Amino acid sequence: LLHQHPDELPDLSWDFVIVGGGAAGGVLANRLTEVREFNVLLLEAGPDTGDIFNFSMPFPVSTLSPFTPYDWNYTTVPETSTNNRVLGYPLGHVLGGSTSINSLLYTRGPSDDWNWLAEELEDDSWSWKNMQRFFQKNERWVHNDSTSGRFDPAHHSTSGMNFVSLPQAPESIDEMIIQTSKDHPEEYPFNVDMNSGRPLGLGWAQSTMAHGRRSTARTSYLSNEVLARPNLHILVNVFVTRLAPPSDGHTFSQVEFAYGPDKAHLATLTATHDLILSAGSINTPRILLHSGIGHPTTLASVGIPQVLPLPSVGQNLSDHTLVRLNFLVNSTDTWERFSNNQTLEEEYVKMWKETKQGPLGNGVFNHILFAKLSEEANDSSGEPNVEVLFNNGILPPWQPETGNYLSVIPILLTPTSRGHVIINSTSPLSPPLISPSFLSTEYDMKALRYAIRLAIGFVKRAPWEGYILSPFGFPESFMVDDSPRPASDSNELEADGIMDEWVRANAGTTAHPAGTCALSKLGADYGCVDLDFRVKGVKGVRVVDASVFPRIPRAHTQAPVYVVAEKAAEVIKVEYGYGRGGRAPVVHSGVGFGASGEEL
Ligand SMILES: Cc1cc2nc3c(=O)[nH]c(=O)nc-3n(C[C@H](O)[C@H](O)[C@H](O)COP(=O)(O)OP(=O)(O)OC[C@H]3O[C@@H](n4cnc5c(N)ncnc54)[C@H](O)[C@@H]3O)c2cc1C
Repeated sequence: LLHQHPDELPDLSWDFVIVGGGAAGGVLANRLTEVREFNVLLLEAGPDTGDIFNFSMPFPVSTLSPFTPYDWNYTTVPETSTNNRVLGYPLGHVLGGSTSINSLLYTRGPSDDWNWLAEELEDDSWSWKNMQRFFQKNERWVHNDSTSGRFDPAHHSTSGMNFVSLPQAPESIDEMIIQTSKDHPEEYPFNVDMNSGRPLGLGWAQSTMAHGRRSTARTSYLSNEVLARPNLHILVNVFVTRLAPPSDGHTFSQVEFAYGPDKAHLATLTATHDLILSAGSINTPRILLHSGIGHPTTLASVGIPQVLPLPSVGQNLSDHTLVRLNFLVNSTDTWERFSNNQTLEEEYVKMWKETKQGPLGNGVFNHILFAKLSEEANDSSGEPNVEVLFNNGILPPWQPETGNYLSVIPILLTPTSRGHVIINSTSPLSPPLISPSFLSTEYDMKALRYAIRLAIGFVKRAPWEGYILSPFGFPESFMVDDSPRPASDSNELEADGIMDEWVRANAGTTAHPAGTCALSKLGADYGCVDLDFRVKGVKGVRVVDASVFPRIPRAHTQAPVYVVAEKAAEVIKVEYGYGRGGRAPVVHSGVGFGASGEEL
């Protein structure tokens, strides 16, 4: 049941209070309320936008953030590694969280990442093989044509919660992309299914959408059908400020939140079982720090009484950094044909409303190229270091008023830079200080440089001849010097220097923050939560969201977060006697949409 105001709540005490209704919070709210005996309250800072059409139309991702009411509107602190620029740092501020505003790509990461995690945590339940059942619970694959050669049905589940599908509409650049792979199979091998655990190569993108609509935590785990459960209550537009100080010094049971105009009113609620923080990699540490859980020096410098010294809170911030390489192209068949033509755009909106088809019923990526740094290319472990994405135009509203464009996006997947999130005020309403420290190591710079040259080399191949007219917004010299390699002689160092300067002036975020409240095994010298997702050293609080990854997955992060939350839900249910091996009175169907595929 969805509430807009705290006065509407039937109770002040709940079995579970979940903070944040995004990817992780959505899964937990759903799975825990499958047990009729559990009463669950989900607190979400943003609004519910279930009925606003932009939130179900896949294409207009770039109109949902940054700097909208559905974004936290955070910015980073200026950092020398990115030329002291203040970068926008989008994060969903809406029921569904970042899944409601994201770019839909569905990537599970290489099997090695999960196997590494299992080793690091000394717990085999995290291995690729053992995580498969959670991927199955999450994914609802909808493409039926297994002869298309664009995916391998062996790797997909049709019974999970989030629709996942291949591109819904062709783009004029598709053929050139595929032909480049066909012409150069050694450099860009075609990968029929990049979600097999072996993502290396070029393949058709899989996205959380189907039937011309986005599939988000709001439309799946928190569908209207799920919202009707009597044991699930969701309160939107409330900002959780902190966990109330525990009376015995270490057992947390109350959460404080602000609401109303200017968030001027404060209230508290109780969780008798667990308070679960699923506020995401930036806001979860923000709440913990304001609750006195964090690095003693940070807490002391701000003047927040320490409840628990936990130095890793907010540290180890990891994210994938990217740049956009835009090219002016010799075509009129790019997104600019409608993004710069209001009449045609309106026609496409109408088409989408009536049929859910057309260019607006598709996401913004039809292909992904995953690649390794060349000196490691002989390693056949299937682990990419970099990624390249392709847009058939400059994402609206940033397109110039004239011209047609191609946008190629190199991304660094294995950053060694680590940043942090801290606070600098006793007021929980003050925004946190976000330091992603992008490109602050030599390796990161080298790897992104490699990805840029890989991307430019790709679009200089024969299929693109006559298509690319000129670089738009980056130096012409990048076009000459396009052989991906690590720096070795002085000529290259000069070219590298020019590229690095441009990169530092242009790099931004993929909005994949992770790692700020990491899982770690017993006795580890880092980390915040134990393998049951409990904050180490206190009782009553768990963390389940993107912050728990000790190392950022080589993937767009929504699928990894969904499955981690599926795993956490199971851990919690089992602990309270339900699910695997315990009682099994699971009363509500997990599925939140009808057979027609209609959501909301
Ligand atoms: C613009 C953008 C594009 C992206 N593109 C992709 C993509 O294409 N593919 C992909 O796999 N991933 C993508 N991601 C990342 C992916 O969506 C996230 O990794 C994932 O949603 C993280 O899940 P989470 O549960 O940790 O946090 P979120 O989904 O962000 O959920 C956190 C929730 O907590 C709420 N909250 C936070 N603080 C408070 C508070 N104090 N009180 C109450 N509520 C609070 C927030 O409003 C939010 O609803 C993208 C993200 C963004 C922002």
